[in-house]
Amino acid sequence: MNALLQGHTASNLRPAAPVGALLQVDKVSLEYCTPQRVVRATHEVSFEVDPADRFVLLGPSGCGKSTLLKAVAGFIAPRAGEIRLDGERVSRPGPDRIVVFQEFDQLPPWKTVKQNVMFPLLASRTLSGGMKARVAIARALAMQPKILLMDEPFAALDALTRRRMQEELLALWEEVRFTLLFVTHSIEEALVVGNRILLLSPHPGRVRAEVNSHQFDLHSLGGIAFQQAAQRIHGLLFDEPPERVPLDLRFQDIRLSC
Ligand SMILES: Nc1ncnc2c1ncn2[C@@H]1O[C@H](COP(=O)(O)OP(=O)(O)OP(=O)(O)O)[C@@H](O)[C@H]1O
Repeated sequence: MNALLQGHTASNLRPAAPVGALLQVDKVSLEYCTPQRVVRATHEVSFEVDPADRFVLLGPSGCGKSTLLKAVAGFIAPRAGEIRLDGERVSRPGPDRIVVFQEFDQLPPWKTVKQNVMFPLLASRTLSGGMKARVAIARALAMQPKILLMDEPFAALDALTRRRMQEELLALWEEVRFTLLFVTHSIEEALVVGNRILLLSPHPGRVRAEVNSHQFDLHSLGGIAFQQAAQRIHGLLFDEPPERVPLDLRFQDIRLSC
């Protein structure tokens, strides 16, 4: 992957000074209008992503993680609230935000329709799931986006390949220090990949808490501190009302909301 990224250094991918929040999501409510009813996917969700953050959206299925990512990408307009990237209101998709989905066989826009039809057939014979993931990440970073958006990118991979891809993503981040917004419903993956984790309540997604998790990485897996953190996050997500959550969570800092 590194060969594909030659020439892209930390300095030319990192947003320019002054350093402040790169992405601001301000009281964002997102809805889908179906013929039967209006589905509220998120309710007044707010968070900020700083340059070079590995910011994770974590929550149970249906809490609106993917919808939030699509809104940041500019595919869905907020019903209420505002999303700003580098101070500019997000109103449409743009090359400053590249999305990597779980399905890596996305259509490369520079290929003809015929080539696009053939591409997955040829690629699936020659590329493993892990290789497809590497290509997708390298292709996304080669566009030099201000923020890389990843929606459960490794969820379909087998456990070993998934671990390997997390490792490679983190190694790449060490080298390039890109800004990452990463969606997962795996607490373990959130702790490994993220330096900050936003916990969302079940449908419709509201901010439950934000934790600073930069002290954990792949080497922490299986350790007592890692397991305790995972249990506490599970409690925050599913078990306890926020006002009953003890504050001695031993995270670097934690912000709770109702
Ligand atoms: N196109 C759509 N039309 C109507 N409702 C939708 C649509 N897409 C998602 N939803 C609903 O919006 C809510 C949030 O969905 P979303 O896919 O964002 O959740 P998620 O947290 O990413 O879930 P998962 O982890 O299962 O992918 C869910 O209730 C879902 O059923």
